[in-house]
Amino acid sequence: MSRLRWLTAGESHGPALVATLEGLPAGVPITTDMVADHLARRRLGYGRGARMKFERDEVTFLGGVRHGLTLGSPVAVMVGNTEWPKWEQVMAADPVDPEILDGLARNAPLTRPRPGHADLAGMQKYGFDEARPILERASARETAARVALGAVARSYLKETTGVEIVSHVVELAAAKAPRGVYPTPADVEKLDADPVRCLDADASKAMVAEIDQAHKDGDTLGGVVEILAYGVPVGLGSHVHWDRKLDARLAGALMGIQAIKGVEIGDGFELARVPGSKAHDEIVKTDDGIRRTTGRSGGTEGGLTTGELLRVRAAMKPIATVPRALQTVDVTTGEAAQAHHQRSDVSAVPAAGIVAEAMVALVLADAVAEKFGGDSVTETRRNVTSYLDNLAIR
Ligand SMILES: Cc1cc2nc3c(=O)[nH]c(=O)nc-3n(C[C@H](O)[C@H](O)[C@H](O)COP(=O)(O)O)c2cc1C
Ligand SMILES: C=C(O[C@@H]1CC(C(=O)O)=C[C@@H](OP(=O)(O)O)[C@H]1O)C(=O)O
Repeated sequence: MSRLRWLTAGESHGPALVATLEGLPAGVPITTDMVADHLARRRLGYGRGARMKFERDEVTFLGGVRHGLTLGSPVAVMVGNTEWPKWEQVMAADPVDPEILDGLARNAPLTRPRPGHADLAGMQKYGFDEARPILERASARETAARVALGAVARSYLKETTGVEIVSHVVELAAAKAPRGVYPTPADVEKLDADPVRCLDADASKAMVAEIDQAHKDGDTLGGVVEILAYGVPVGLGSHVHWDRKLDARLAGALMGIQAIKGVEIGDGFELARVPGSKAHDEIVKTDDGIRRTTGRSGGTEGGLTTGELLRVRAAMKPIATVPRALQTVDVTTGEAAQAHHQRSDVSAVPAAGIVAEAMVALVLADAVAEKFGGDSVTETRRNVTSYLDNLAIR
């Protein structure tokens, strides 16, 4: 069963996000620069809002790392919100003089819950009369903490198994990249340089045009990202129980990202539309050992990895804070009103891809730690090599 545990804490406009990751062995290389690189990738993408331009992510390790290597103890990382000084009074942990708060227009109670956000159901459930206490935690700012932990998980995967993870945007509203073209780890720089993280030049242009049009229309957009994991060994996860199945674990982790509404493993929903003779990956003997002729299953069968390319897709709904504000109810008066809108992304699909990479890295790292154990990276690597060298069927 799971060997890693991870948690995040922190509000969108609080002083910082913090995250812990427990269960990794000693000796995983990790530096603040490595984390900062992935956080910088998460901030990229055409269509993101003003906050991405003026805020920085400040990374500090608070525990579990020394001289660039994990110690085997829980890793604790803090991502500072440089927006904090502007929000210090509004978000103070201790009570603040009401006169100071009254002077802050920003603290006007958010009583017009935004459709598509956790605002209304959260207020009802937690007993708040305004949305701030809900939206602060529901906000996708929290994904910075996941990406920070994902950076640690990726380094662990690379050191122990050689697994590398890439994502790209395959759909943005109506614009689509051709199916069946998969970027590799060698393409990451090119992907990061593209405004929408799509290597197909025509599709990328069409996606940018969609965002420009939505921006003009006061609207927002969603899309689909595809995540590819190269070098995944056969046998991660298990067929024996629902919560050990790797496909289920991937789907849960991806669905847990803000605004993700659908997950496909391999050809996913497409497989429901074709006969069995065209839905599965036939098994053949090659010079390279026993292989699959196609990758329709996305690299898992029966909840186990097959050793082929792991491929998952996640669908993101359009950003919920729509500039052309949606209809709602002011909960103080009960009157019809327009939902709150200050600033917001038009589309954050490329960023969601980076968050999805982090979630896939965490799930795979957990499955590797579970299968191969080890208290040092050297020990884990030895276990991986011994397993692969001794596979009876290959
Ligand atoms: C990277 C990323 C950035 C996001 N940026 C925004 C944003 O600027 N405005 C917004 O309304 N929603 C944004 N969202 C989506 C909301 O946080 C999310 O839809 C909301 O919390 C409701 O959760 P649910 O869609 O999972 O039900 C973003 C999501 C992600 C993954
Ligand atoms: C801060 C981030 O994303 C935020 C996610 C978000 C939301 O509602 O999810 C709303 C926006 O924040 P604000 O309401 O402060 O403008 C985004 O900028 C980030 O990704 O680092």
